[in-house]
Amino acid sequence: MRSPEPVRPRAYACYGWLAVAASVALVAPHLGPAGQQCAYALIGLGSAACVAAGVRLHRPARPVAWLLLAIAMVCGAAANTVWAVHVSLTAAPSLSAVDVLYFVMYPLLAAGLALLPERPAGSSRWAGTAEAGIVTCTGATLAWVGLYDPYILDADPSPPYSGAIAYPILDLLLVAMAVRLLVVQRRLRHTHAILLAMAVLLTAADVPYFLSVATGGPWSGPGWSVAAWLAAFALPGVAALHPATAAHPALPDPVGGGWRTAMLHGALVLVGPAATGYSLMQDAHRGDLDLYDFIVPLSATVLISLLLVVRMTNGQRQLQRHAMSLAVALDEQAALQESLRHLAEHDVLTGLPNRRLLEDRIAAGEPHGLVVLDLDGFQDVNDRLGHRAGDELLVMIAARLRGVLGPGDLLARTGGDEFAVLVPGTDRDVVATRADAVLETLRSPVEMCGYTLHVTASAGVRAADDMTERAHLLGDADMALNAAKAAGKDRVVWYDHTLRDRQTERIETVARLRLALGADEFAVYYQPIVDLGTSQTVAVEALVRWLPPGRPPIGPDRFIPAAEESGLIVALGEWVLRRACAEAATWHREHGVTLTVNVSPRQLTDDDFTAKVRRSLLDSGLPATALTLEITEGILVSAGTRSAQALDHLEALRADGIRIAVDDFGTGYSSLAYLRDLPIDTLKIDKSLMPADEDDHRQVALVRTVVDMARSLGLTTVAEGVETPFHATLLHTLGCDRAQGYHFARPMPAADLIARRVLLPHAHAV
Ligand SMILES: Nc1nc2c(ncn2[C@@H]2O[C@H](COP(=O)(O)OP(=O)(O)OP(=O)(O)O)[C@@H](O)[C@H]2O)c(=O)[nH]1
Repeated sequence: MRSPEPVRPRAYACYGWLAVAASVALVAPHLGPAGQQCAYALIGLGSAACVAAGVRLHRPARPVAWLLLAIAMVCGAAANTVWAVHVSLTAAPSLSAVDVLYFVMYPLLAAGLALLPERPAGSSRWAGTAEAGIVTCTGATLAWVGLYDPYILDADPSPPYSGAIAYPILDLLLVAMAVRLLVVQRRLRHTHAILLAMAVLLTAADVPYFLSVATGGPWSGPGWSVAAWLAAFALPGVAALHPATAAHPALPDPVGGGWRTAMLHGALVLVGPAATGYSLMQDAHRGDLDLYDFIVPLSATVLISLLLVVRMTNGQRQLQRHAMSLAVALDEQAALQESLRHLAEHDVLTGLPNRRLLEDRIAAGEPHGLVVLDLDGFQDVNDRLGHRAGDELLVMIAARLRGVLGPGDLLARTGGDEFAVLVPGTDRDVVATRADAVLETLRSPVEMCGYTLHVTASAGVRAADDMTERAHLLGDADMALNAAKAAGKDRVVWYDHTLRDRQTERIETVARLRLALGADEFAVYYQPIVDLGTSQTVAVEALVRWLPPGRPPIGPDRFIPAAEESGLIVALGEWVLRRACAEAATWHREHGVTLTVNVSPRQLTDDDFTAKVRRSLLDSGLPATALTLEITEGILVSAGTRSAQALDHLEALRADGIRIAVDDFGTGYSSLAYLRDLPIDTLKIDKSLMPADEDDHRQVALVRTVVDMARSLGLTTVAEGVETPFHATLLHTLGCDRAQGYHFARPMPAADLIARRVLLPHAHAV
C-alpha cells in the first residue's frame, strides 16, 4: 500500500494563512464599517508580512516582484485605514486620498505581476504581450458595453464622480498582467494560479462595487465585494508562502499553442463583437444610439485583430526558431553518432581501425590474406622508458606500417602491441610481400628519449583462397604468430594445418599434465656430474620424467614447453625441487654429493619462489651450500620488472649459500653482459659446442675460449653432452672443471644411482 505523501512543513504556513484569511473574509461582510476596516488592515498587513516571510523561506527567482506585491498590500491596508477615518468624518466620500492609495496599489500589483515571470532562455522579451493586449481589449469592450456605456454615459442623471468607476479598468490591467504571466511561464504553477485568482477576485469585487455605486448603493460596497476584496488581498501572501514559489529552472520554449489556445483566441475575437451587437440592439431599442457606441467597440475589435496578427506572426517566428534549433540538434546528434561509431571501431591511440572493424571487414568482404604482427619485447620499452614512450613508439610504428600498405589494404591495431594488415585477394605472393615489407620497415632503428631502439616484430600469415573459412582467418594467423614467437621472434611464419595439429596436441598435453600432477606420474632421474680431475661424482642433476602408467615415458621436450606455456611448470618445478632435495640429502650426508635442479624463468616470476626453496631445504635437511639452481640466460633477455624480480630471488638465495649455474651456455643469446649482470657461480657449456673430434678446430677453440673466460671470471665450468673419452680428455686438458654426459652416465632413477654405486669414488674413468 502506498503511504500518503507527507505534507511538506513549508506548506503549513501557506494553508494556515489561507484559513485565517478565508475566515476573516466570511465574517467581515457581517461586521460594521469599523470592523470591516479592521479586517482590511489586518489582511492587508498580514498579506504583506506573509509575502516577506515567503521570500525569506523560498528565495524565489524574482524577489523585486514580490516586494512590489508586498508594498501594494501595505498601500491597500493604508487606503482602508484612511477610508475608515474618512467615513467617520464625512458621509459620502469623493475622489480622495483613499482613491489615490488604491490607484497606487493597482499599478504596483500590475508591476509585480509584470516582473514575476522567469523568461525561458531564448524566448522573446515581448512574449505574452499580444495575449495580454487581446485580453485587455476584449475586457475593455465588455467593460464599455456592460458598464461604462449604460451606467455612466447613458445614465440619467449621471452618477456622482467617484474613484469607484476607475477600478474595473484597473482590474483589466491586473488580469492582463496575470494572463501574460501565465503565457510567459507556460506552466500553471500554484503560485501563478493563486495570483491569477487574486486578479479575478479583485475584478469580481470591483464590478459589483461599480454597479452598486453607479446605481446609488452603499459606499462601503455590497457584502460579496467585501468578502472578495479581503480574499484577494490575502492571496499574494498565500502565493508567496506556497512551496511552488521556490526558484525553478525555466522551461524550454514550447512549440505552438495547441487547440486550446486557438479556441481561446477564437472566443476572444467573438466576445467583443457579440457584446457590441447586443449593446447596439439595446441602444437601438431605446432609441439611444450614439457615434461612440460604434467607435469604441469597433476600435477595440480592430485592435484585437491586429494583436492576433502579431500573435500569429510571433508564433510563426517561434516555430521557425524551433525548426532551426531542431535541425541543428539533429545535425549534432548525427555528428555525435558518427563520432561514437568511429570511436567504437578505431583505436584511440593510433587512430587505426580496431579488431572489431577488422573482424567486420573479414566477415563482410571478399577473400583476404592476413598478416598479424606483434612487437618483440615491447614490454621492455614500457618498463625501461615508461608507458608514454611506449605509446609514442606505437604511434610511430603505426605511421611506418601505413607507409607499406598496398591499395585496398586495411591496417588495424588489434591489441596492445599487435597490428594486422588485411590484404585483399587470394594471391600468396602479395601477402608474402606485405609481410616482409612490414617486418622490414620496423627494423630501421627508432630514436627515442635519447636511446636508439631496435624494434623487431614477429608475424603470422594466413593466406586465403576462395574456400577459406573467414571465421578462422584471424585465429589461424594468430596461431602462426605464436609459432613465430616460439621459434625465436623477428620472423614470419605461415599458417599451415600442422600448426593447428600441434596446438591441439599441446592443449591435450596440458590437460593430461594437469591430471598427471595430481596422480603422481612424475619421477626424478639423476645424471651424475663428474669432477674431471678426480673422476669422482661430485654432483647430480635432477631431471624430471613423466612416466604415465601403462604407456611409454613422455620426453621432457614434449611436455616441458606445454608446462611452461600453461604455467603448470611452477607446480611441477616445486615438486621436483622438494623430491630431489629429499633424496639428495642422504647422498650429500654420506658422499658429499651436491644437487643441481633446473629452474624455469616462469618459476622466477613467482613471488614465493625464494620461500619455497628455503622450505624445501629445511624440510629435507639438505644444506643450502649443497644446492645449485640452474637457470637459462633467457631470464635476463626480458629486462625490466620481471627480470628484476628474478634477480632479487637469485641474489637472496645466493646469500643463503645456494649456488647459481647458467645452463646451456653457447646457445641463444650468450651475451657476455649477462655473465656480468647475473649473480652466478657456474657456467654450463652447452653440448652443441662439443667438437666431433680433434680435427674440429673451430669447436675446440670455442670451448677453450669459453673455459678461459669462465675461469677468468672465477666461475666453475661444467661441460654438458660429454659422450666420448675424447671429449673428457679434451675438456680436462682445456681446464674445464666438471662434466656430465653419456660418457659417464645417463640420467637414472635414484635407486639405480645407489645400485650402480655411481656415487662412490672412482666410479668413472676420464
Ligand atoms: N605503452 C603502451 N603499452 C601497452 C599498451 N597496450 C598494451 N601495452 C603493453 O604491451 C605489452 C604487450 O605484451 P607482450 O606482447 O606480452 O610483451 P612483449 O614484451 O612484446 O612480449 P613478446 O611479444 O613475447 O616479445 C604489455 O606489457 C602491455 O602492458 C598501450 O596502449 N601502450
